[in-house]
Amino acid sequence: MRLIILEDADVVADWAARFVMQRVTQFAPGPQRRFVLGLPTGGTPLGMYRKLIQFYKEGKISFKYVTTFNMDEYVGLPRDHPESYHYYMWNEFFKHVDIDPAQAHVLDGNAPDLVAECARFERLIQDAGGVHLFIGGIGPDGHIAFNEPGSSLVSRTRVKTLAYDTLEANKRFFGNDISKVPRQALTVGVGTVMDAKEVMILITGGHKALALAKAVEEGVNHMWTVSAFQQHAQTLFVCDESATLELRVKTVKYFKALSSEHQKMIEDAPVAAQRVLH
Ligand SMILES: N[C@@H]1[C@@H](O)[C@H](O)[C@@H](COP(=O)(O)O)O[C@@H]1O
Repeated sequence: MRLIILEDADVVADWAARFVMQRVTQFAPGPQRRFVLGLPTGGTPLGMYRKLIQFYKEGKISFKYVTTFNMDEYVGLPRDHPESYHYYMWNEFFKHVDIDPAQAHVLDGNAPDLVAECARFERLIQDAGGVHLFIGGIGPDGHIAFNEPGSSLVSRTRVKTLAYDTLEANKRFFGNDISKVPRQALTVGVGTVMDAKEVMILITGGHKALALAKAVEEGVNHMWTVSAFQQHAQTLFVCDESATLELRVKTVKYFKALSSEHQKMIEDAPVAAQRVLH
């Protein structure tokens, strides 16, 4: 595991976007060789999407041969509801870049058969050859995607009933009215994300500090589902200073001492890419 500690949320956004750009461009995707990217929603990755759009406009990256799979979607929200993840992805990212909309997969929370929809999504990921880089965010209770505390750490894409903490955390998007937050969601499983070749989890803000400490310093525990990534061969946690507040000083010092190595991962792309992908 790598823990990359950066100054603030803006630097996290910039670092994450540069990392995605390096991975995609070094892979050199083409019609017969698509790069497969897993994507999150939420407030945390917004800055990364903005940077990626900027890099696209500057001609530094293309998404033409990139296939994407989103982590999750609410059940029962119309696709064009401003809080649906379809709406978010289209408005915050897809419509600004050259991605083929047919290759940008988001779970359908309005499918007549939700179980079949989840199975279809897993099959699509398999047919695409698996995910090269899965980017994730977490909730303050340490959930990844919508894998709430107590979720199986080998779970696959499925329907989940949301925890009260998640409804609380997300009500800000629904006029602060908890009764408006959908009670269920479709989500990739922890196992689905674990199957990706590489995982990058973005964590910013003091309200995520306990979750980061549980993820990094304590054992693998299904009550903090993000802790499962201790057992992934290529995980990066990218966080800001505020998110480190519950970590031991020793942990922070150790990873900060590696910061020049971490910087090379976005500057010295050919070497970094070879190390991780081969
Ligand atoms: N299902 C999503 C998660 O995938 C996301 O990581 C989390 C954090 O969101 P934010 O980045 O807004 O804190 O929110 C929701 O619960």
